[in-house]
Amino acid sequence: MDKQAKLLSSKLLQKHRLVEVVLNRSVLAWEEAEEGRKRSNSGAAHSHTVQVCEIVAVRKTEDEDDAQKTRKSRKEADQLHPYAFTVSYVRRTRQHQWRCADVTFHCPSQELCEQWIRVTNEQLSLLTDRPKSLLVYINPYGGKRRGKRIYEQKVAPVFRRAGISADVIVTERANHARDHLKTEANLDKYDGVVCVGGDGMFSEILHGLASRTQTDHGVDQNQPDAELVPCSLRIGIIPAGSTDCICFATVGTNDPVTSALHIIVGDSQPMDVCSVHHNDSFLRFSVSLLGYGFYGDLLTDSERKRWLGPARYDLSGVKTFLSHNYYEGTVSFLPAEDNLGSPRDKLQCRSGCRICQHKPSSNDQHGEMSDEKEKSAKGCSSGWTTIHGKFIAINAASMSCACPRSPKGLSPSAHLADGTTDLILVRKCSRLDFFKHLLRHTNKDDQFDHSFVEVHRVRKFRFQPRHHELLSLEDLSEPVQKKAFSPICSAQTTCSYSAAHSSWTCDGEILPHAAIQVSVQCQLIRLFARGIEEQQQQQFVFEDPCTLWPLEQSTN
Ligand SMILES: Nc1ncnc2c1ncn2[C@@H]1O[C@H](COP(=O)(O)OP(=O)(O)OP(=O)(O)O)[C@@H](O)[C@H]1O
Repeated sequence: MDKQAKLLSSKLLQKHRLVEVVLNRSVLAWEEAEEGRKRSNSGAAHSHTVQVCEIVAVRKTEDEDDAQKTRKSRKEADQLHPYAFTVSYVRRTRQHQWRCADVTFHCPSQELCEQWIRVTNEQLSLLTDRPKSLLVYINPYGGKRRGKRIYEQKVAPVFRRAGISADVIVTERANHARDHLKTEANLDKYDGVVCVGGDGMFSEILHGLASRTQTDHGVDQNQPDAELVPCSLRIGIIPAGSTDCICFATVGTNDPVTSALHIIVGDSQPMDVCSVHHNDSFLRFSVSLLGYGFYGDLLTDSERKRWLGPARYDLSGVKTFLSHNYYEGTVSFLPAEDNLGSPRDKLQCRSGCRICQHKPSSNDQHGEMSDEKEKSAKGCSSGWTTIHGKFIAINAASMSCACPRSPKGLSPSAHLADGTTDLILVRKCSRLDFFKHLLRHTNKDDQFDHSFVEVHRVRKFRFQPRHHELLSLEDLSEPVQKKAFSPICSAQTTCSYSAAHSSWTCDGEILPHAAIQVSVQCQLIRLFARGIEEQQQQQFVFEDPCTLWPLEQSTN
């Protein structure tokens, strides 16, 4: 068992086989004992390993627990191994899904059984990242309205098994969770906040927690240049919405039990958050997609068709595509020149991502910021790039935004926590060219390899629509009426020209202003997740590493 000292090693009965069970600081392993193999003529030994950090719980096995399951072996167990303990652990199944599996070991004496439970629990208590107390918000109306049932039937039992206590709030209105977190919740009591719902519900939790953290630290989030304080509590997402993109991007699957297990083992996935401002007022946070033009129009139109259900996205997509609007304006951005990756390097952000670990130190960031302030005070904007143009779409992807419709996502190499967002500019082009570009989101071709598309990895950006540049400051402060945004051409107009402006979609919400400033807040939050695991990591537990065996002489 690698080079670590054994904490315990015993010959125990598992089902009807005698197995050698070993525990060290990092692994619990068992393999059919040699005499058992001879007896059953089973040939090669099957060994199993479970990482200690992926053990959910260990408990004394009550008689009725496994009496039926192992009826065959009961006689032998009763006679020689009457005491038993059960270890619940994470088992990886298909497509990044985790399940809570049980293995029961029968011991010859009560002392040995209690020793195994005690020593294993001691090891679990050393895992200080694991939450003990959680605040859970359930949106009973998210998705197919199954949030409450999903939590009660699939999540609460696993939390109970792991000894986690949870205070549950079923929301009574939109923004209930956000407002409660912002002002009322006694956050000192908890090790994390869990949301049961979709992306809209996650956004509520993000806004509540991030705003509360700034208030508690005296930071004014209305200041576009303010360096926001990272939230200390992690957020868990139990997917129960119709769109669960954030969960999918950080776990690799939308499965409530998998998410619950990531919470139990105390995973931590840092995540960048974009703060979006209009002049000196804070508008919203974004973690996935900020889209102007095509996606803004699509979302605005689909909001009017909510009654259609998910089909509204297809219909609005076709309508927006046929409208083929473009918008004039100025984009300025601060490139992330010191970043290790680039949007076209084909390096995907995965669990333990090297690029996300190489975040600039806060000193560097601060230096960059004060430098910038100094320069802007002198009237120069060194480091910033400015582009005037006519755009069909302006997108900022802070994660790949992969989903079943677009398996690669809008920016396949975007990173969850590298302090940047990928700014994608799609300039005015023919309808056919734009169609070719959209098509590339669904196949293997590089969607940025078009003369009318450019992509930049940036730390900040601003957008000023041309239309607004002509208005007075007074007009700018007026929230624009939604109607005025309507980009869809009427039957009489030609669709090749759009005089007005579009609107921004910010993680699915429509922003009230077109002129915005965006700043990436590096690793502002952490989720109970670990990013999408590579295939090798997935297989680790399935493959029984030979290095663990042969066992040395057992001590019991
Ligand atoms: N009790 C409630 N009543 C009505 N709305 C609520 C309630 N609780 C939360 N909400 C709001 O419901 C919205 C949608 O919720 P959620 O994201 O959980 O589900 P969804 O089905 O994925 O939603 P959508 O796909 O429409 O964004 C959220 O924006 C949230 O603010």
